[in-house]
Amino acid sequence: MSVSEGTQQGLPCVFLTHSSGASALVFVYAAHLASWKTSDGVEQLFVSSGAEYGGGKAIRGGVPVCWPQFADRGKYGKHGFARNSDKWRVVRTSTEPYPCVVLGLTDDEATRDAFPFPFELRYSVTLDGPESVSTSLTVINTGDEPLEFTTALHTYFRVPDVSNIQLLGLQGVTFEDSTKGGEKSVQEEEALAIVGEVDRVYLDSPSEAFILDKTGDKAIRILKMGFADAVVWNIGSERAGGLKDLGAGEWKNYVCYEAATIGKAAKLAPKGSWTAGQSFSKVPLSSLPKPSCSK
Ligand SMILES: O=P(O)(O)OC[C@H]1O[C@@H](O)[C@H](O)[C@@H](O)[C@@H]1O
Repeated sequence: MSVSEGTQQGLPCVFLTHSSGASALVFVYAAHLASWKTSDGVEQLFVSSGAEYGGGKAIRGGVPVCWPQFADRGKYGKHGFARNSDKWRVVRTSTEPYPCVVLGLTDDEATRDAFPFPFELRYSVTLDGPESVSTSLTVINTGDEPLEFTTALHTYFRVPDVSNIQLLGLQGVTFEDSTKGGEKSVQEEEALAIVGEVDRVYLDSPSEAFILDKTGDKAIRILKMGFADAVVWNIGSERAGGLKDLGAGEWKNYVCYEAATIGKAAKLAPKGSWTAGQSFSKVPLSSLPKPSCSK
């Protein structure tokens, strides 16, 4: 097990290496998990070939930390400032029992201009198995007034071709369809296929979901803990050209499944704290919940 600090794309970063050979790369900038390779050396996260690094830009791919606001649902800027802040710092690292880094962000004059509340954020990334990684976000209200926020861990999962994937675990869940002005529907399908632009906020969604690639022999199991909601997003071919930092044709190579708290903002009393996390693991198709989901 090892944890080391270095530089990638001109930015300070932390490398986590598991004894199995699994690895992860976390930029200190934006506390951005940008690579997670399982022990077979296969990259599980998508990062755009056109991604921009640093300079106040959000990195297109990996796991942006959206805080204190999801999307443009509020007055604090799209997806908040945590995802493109250069003020994050390494709080601690450890190697036992697993490689882990904890990053921190504290309010300052610039954040208080954008969001007038004192706070402390802690974000940890732990490489806790040959085929698993876990992240956790803690928000502490260090001020004397109540603090409210919405948030998402905006994971871009790498997929060979998004038209071959199915998302399991959202059947019967009410979603707001952002492609239809937030119109509410209930998902009827057991398995969601990604056809065209998909941009949905699932409210009070179950903690477990799976991304199944019909051509693969394993699925990704996503477990969210403490996040009430989930977002599913792929830009689709028609609008992909509008994302300047997305490489040509690369809309096919990702699906975002985001653990989120959006429908009801989290509310922190003075000095209160809030923690939520997510865990990803590769699992055999035989462990999927429904027979129709097996290969
Ligand atoms: O281009 P951005 O700011 O990174 O946002 C990407 C997408 O993020 C998703 O979380 C939203 O649901 C989408 O509506 C949005 O387009």
